[in-house]
Amino acid sequence: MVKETELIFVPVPSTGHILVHIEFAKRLINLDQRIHTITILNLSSPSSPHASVFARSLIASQPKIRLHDLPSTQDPPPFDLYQRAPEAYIVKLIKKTTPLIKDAVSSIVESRRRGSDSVRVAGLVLDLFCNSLIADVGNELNIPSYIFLTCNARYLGMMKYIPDRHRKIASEFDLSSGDEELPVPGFINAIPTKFMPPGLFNKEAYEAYVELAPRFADAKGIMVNSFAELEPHPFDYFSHLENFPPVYPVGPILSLKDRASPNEEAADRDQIVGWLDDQPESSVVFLCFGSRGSVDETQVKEIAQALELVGCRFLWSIRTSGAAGTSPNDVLPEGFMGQVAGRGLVCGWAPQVEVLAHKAIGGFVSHCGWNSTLESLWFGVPVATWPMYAEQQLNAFTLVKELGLAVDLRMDYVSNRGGLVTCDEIARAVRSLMDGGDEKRKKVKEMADAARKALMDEGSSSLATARFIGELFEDGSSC
Ligand SMILES: O=c1ccn([C@@H]2O[C@H](COP(=O)(O)OP(=O)(O)O[C@H]3O[C@H](CO)[C@@H](O)[C@H](O)[C@H]3O)[C@@H](O)[C@H]2O)c(=O)[nH]1
Repeated sequence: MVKETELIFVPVPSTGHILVHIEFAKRLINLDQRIHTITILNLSSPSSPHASVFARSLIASQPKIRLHDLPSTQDPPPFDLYQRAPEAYIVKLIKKTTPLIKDAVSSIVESRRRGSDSVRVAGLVLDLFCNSLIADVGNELNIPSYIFLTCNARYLGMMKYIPDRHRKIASEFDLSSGDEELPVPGFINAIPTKFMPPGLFNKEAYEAYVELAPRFADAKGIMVNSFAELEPHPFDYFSHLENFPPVYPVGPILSLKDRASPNEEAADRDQIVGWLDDQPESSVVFLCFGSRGSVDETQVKEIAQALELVGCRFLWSIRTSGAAGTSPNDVLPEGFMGQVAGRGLVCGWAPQVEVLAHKAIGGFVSHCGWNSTLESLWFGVPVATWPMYAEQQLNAFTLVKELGLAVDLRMDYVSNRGGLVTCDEIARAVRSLMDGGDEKRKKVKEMADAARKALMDEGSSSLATARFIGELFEDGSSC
């Protein structure tokens, strides 16, 4: 009789993905003592050198979570593919690493078989980009495979839509029909083509999506890092869908504690928090664009001018696309720091969670990565949306058009091929965020309360997570 289980998680090696997988693992362990161990397979990738630093710091105090380092594949995809089409690079990297993943999973299953009778591997929990492992590892080793989606439920709607569209139009999306509206399931509104992820407009990345999208239907269940109160529409859609796995809204899963900073960009946390302590409540706008969001020097100048023009307090995490080793101060216009002395601070990597939690923060100019979005909602900080890559335009569309929770700064940034966002556009959005946002602020605070309730005992996400755990113990096919 199986009394305890082990789960094996396979996140893609990227900060935004690893952080949230580890937090989900912690949540499962805290919710049910029968989860004996969660092993996280730690893939290495040149595209995300910091991911392991984060992972190690986060599991340091978690004896039930093990990080299992995989060796690098001898034959990685060429790195220029990552720069051209990151989705295609990751899908290829996972394929090349599959034999190593399969060996690691087999050896864990074997060691459980040889060891105590009461612990069995009950499931693989796969990142969305790893879903080829459902067939290549899960089915081959007879282990049920689940997907943990680090994006939202509307993104899952998009993944449902892609195979249907591909049957009719077997080629990448076309920006020249950017205003054509698409009936993507889960969205309340039809969504203009131009807001779809940039990868869908690129032949190589599109092919990766076409491979990934139909495989969601093969999972035994899909856990989504969102919550029913935030996205009732898509969760309702999926709950009525036939021939599709159960979809569990388990979020918001947030990484709020024990986070390290990547060494070479370690910001002076004490200086940032100390400075925020001296600022009035809700007076500071925070600008930060995720783990990959960098801008060039011309764009830095537009942002700087906007901040001078608006005159509000700000904390700005700058990452530039210039030469490595460039410090934030090197790219600022001459005299800028003098102009804004006392009311502005710039840094490299920011302790984002502590910043958003600080009472001095009144607004967030964000790239709309899903983790950043959930963190801002959790702390009740309204956002101005400046999506930069991946599915962030969909998130911006969701926040602004579908949920009315954010101010639009430049929602079609990516489809404008990253064209310059002007000082005036930035200034308008920051003003609207900081001065005119009472209605939005109230709505965001209500959503913050709903997020907390979802995670309480009997809350919607706790109940959905319990249903998933229940399934692990009912299933007879675990190894
Ligand atoms: O200076 C910084 C920058 C980022 N972060 C943290 O890093 C994480 C960034 O995650 P996210 O906001 O999701 O952005 P990305 O790192 O860009 O995440 C990738 O993964 C997400 C989840 O799948 C997607 O929604 C994004 O579009 C995709 O780019 C967050 O927890 C931030 O708090 C910091 O602490 N300090």
